[in-house]
Amino acid sequence: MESRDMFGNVGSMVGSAMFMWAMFQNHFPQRLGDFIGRYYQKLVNFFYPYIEITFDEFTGKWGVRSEAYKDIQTYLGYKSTRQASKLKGGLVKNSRSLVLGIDDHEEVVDVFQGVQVWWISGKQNLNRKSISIYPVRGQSNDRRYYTLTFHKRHWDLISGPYLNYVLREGKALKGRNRQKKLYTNKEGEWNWVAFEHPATFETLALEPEKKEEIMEDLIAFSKNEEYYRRIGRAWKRGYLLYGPPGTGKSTLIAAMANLLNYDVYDLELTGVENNTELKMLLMEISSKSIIVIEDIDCSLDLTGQRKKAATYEDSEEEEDEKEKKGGKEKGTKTSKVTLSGLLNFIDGLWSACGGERVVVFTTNHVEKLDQALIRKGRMDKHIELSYCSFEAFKVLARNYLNVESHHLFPKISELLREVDMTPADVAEHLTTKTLMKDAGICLEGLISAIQRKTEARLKKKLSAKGAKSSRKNDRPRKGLSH
Ligand SMILES: Nc1ncnc2c1ncn2[C@@H]1O[C@H](COP(=O)(O)OP(=O)(O)OP(=O)(O)O)[C@@H](O)[C@H]1O
Ligand SMILES: [Mg+2]
Repeated sequence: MESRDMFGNVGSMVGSAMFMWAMFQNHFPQRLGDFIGRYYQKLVNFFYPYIEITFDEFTGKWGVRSEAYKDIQTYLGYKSTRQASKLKGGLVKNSRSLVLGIDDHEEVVDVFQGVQVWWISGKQNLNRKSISIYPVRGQSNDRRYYTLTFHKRHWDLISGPYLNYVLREGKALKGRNRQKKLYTNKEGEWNWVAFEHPATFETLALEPEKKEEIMEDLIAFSKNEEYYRRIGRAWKRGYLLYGPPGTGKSTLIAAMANLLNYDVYDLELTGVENNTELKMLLMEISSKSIIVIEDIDCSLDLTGQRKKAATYEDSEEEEDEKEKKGGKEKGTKTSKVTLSGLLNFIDGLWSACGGERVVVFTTNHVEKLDQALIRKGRMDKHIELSYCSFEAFKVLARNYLNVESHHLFPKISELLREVDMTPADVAEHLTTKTLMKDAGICLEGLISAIQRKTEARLKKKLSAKGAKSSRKNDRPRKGLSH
């Protein structure tokens, strides 16, 4: 093994000598100072033939947490288990492994293709007293960094293949160990909780072909970094999920996150002050994530005049939905985020930082959305989630009642064709009755619920028709009013 100590001592002697030179430098003519400076560097390079690369935790003047730093941290945490004397531990939930990181000023030695390198975790107190005009978020007064040291003759190997290997391994380890997180934005920052939604594609009530198609699309996306690079597109994919309330849009997002093992960033647009804040939030989103904007039609006044026009023509169903949602559409529009800001967020230049991201919009009213927002290429896949089909019902029956077939199934199949019942409604009936433990009673309960719904609907239609015709009769006829 190589040792850097000898070089370190010689280096520091040379350093002290040159410090003296530096002290006197001001008293020498400029050209002599330059001359000495050049030879000083040569002397240091001769006695200290090592290169040091520093990776800071935060980068840029806005202090965005560096992806590279995070990957190195994970990699070193794994490597250091047997080396560093002080380790920082943290237990990842639902994972059997303890995740370790090296403590400040600890050194880890790594060997790559027979070449030795040294990593040191550093911390420097910045003693920041001044107030910055740029918001430095999530940072303490300490500057944390990792320094990689290696012999300069290995520059090509270490700066290329080795560093790529470290970042790749760090990412992979993170994927294996990590607990998925559910982020939400508040006052310009992301806060998170552990993501524990149990929905999977198996439990999702959806036609099997549709399910298959979505899963294939997601898996192809997650495995095709190279393809995206080749065609010159940012590695991201947009999904628009639309359909009535209770048809499984949010559930599908949870199933997507569980399938891909991605974090979920639930972006509340109304809580974002302006386009700049939106950009800042975007910059902090890590790769392997699903960015979700729920109810995009209600989030902001992104739909302009079209939205206002639509409110006069709300159908009977839409009125019902609004009631059900309990005023989901109220209390919005305090944000100054614009449509162009949002489009930039989805596929502007900034959106390419990080990569491996899925953007999902959900809406109950796809027809109200601005076409620019959902055009193909921006939202690559438009998926309709609709009322419960018989195929979807069978998944729910299996989930909730553990039955694959039943003599009441044909009856339910027939009824579901006649009435619009959301999977949420169906699930509700199966849930409450499950306590009785008898599938037959549950299914009969569901049948009578569907029948009640059909009758209520019929009654409502009839009374609406009656009211309309009586209004017509009451209205004074043209030409007969005098
Ligand atoms: N397709 C489905 N598969 C399985 N469960 C479903 C499905 N649709 C709805 N559910 C059940 O109904 C509940 C509500 O569904 P979910 O929140 O996903 O609907 P949504 O389409 O997002 O509704 P909204 O438009 O109101 O946000 C879920 O908790 C889930 O139990
Ligand atoms: Mg939802």
